[in-house]
Amino acid sequence: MASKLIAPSMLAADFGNLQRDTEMVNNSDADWFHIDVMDGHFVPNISYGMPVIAAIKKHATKPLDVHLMIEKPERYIEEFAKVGADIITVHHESTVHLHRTLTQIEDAGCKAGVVLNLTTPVSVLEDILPKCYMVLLMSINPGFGGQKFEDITYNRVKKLRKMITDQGLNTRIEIDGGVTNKNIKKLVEAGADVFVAGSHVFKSTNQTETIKELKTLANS
Ligand SMILES: O=C(CO)[C@H](O)[C@H](O)COP(=O)(O)O
Repeated sequence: MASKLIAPSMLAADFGNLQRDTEMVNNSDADWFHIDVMDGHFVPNISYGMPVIAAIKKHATKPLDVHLMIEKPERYIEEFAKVGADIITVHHESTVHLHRTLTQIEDAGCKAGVVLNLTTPVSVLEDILPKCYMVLLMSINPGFGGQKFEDITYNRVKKLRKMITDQGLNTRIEIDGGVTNKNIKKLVEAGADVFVAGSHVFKSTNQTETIKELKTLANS
């Protein structure tokens, strides 16, 4: 299988030192920037939007993985692509015509993925899987960083990996919420291959070393 990727969540970065934290990720073993967009409707929190993403993009040397936690994301796909998104993921629960929204993301020049909330059955993805570059499984209730990882995620990853394999695909599975050096290996064993880590990275004393440890654990 392809190498396992680490995507530090910029939600946990120091917004007063965004360029510094962006350069830390550039100079680390991380693979992508994970960018959480929250609208205060789909999730009970507001994070940031296009101007902040553009500011990160100005300094980033790695792809931007933009996770839209917003209602009706189809209203803004082209704008997120314009400010530098490379991958855009939308929640199954937030858009009525999912196939159309993924096509819109592809047409905007980005890789398209679907996100499932913590207890949305993975079976809802059966028919859309061939169109997904990636599926993001939430391992917390979305909206806030620093929450505890929910153990039901392991079984969800296994079920989804089986669906992907049964369809002859190699879709990536990304995990978001409470990822640490304690659970990353078990998630890899279950079949996940992209790991978002916010608090675990940015609250650590040596962020570069923390990313390196996650990358090594995921790929060992
Ligand atoms: O999508 C998110 C919140 O909805 C964040 O990406 C997620 O919480 C990561 O943060 P942490 O690693 O601190 O749990």
